[in-house]
Amino acid sequence: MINRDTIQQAGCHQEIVKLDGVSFSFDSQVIMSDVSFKIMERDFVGLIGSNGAGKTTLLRMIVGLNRPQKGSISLFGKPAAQFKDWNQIGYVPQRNHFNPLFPATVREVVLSGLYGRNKMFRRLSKEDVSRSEDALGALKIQDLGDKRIGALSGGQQQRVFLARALINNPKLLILDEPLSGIDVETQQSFFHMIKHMHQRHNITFLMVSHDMDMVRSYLGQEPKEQSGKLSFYVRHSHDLEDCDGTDLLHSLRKEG
Ligand SMILES: Nc1ncnc2c1ncn2[C@@H]1O[C@H](COP(=O)(O)OP(=O)(O)OP(=O)(O)O)[C@@H](O)[C@H]1O
Repeated sequence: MINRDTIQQAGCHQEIVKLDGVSFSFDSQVIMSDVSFKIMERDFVGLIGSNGAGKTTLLRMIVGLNRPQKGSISLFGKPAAQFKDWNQIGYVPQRNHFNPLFPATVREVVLSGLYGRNKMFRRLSKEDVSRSEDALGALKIQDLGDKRIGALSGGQQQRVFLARALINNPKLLILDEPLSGIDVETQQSFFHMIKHMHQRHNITFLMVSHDMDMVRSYLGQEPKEQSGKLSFYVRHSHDLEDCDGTDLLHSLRKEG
């Protein structure tokens, strides 16, 4: 097992997320207290905890949707409040069933990942279109591009949301229970795909899951850290010498 201090010294492994003494409550309900944790570049972190333990709340804090009442969060070495480069982070929230009448097509949902926080409407460039085709190809859903998102199965919708999160070629992917509610075979191929992205494409992962067998099979039997009801299982991907970046969408597609 590679020592994390050695990883940091290697230079190409920056700190992607740092939680320092984070506490959060909803009204008088304390959800978490004094949580500290670091995610290094190319870690795969499995976040485990019982229902209501605060996993989703923690992810929402990292992507700026909730603010910690105490402590601090930094992203890519910057305090979260000053962090602007949201394209570096792909976030797939917990699965929600789409109304079959929801009017967007799969391609439109994937493209909406490009709009960023402030640019809801803008003209699509040729490059935008080509990135969306790459993202659809990487998730093997090109043939679904013109379908309504609401008409897809749960597993297909999960692929669409992952394609949407990948379109900006993020360094960090945050997935909230991506495997829940989909059939075992699709779960396995989905998990296989994200492991591949971790091992071969330098992506850092933070994933909430209730599937202990899958988590342990990849991340080991014991959590690296525990804080309150939250457990963090961690695996680092790689050999130290390889610090090159890749264009994930292109290379995933090429590998087919
Ligand atoms: N907007 C909100 N207002 C008040 N309480 C909330 C809100 N969102 C979540 N909570 C409460 O915070 C606690 C943690 O919720 P959270 O969704 O983070 O848990 P979780 O670990 O993701 O659970 P699960 O495994 O069930 O998805 C729960 O008790 C929940 O009821």
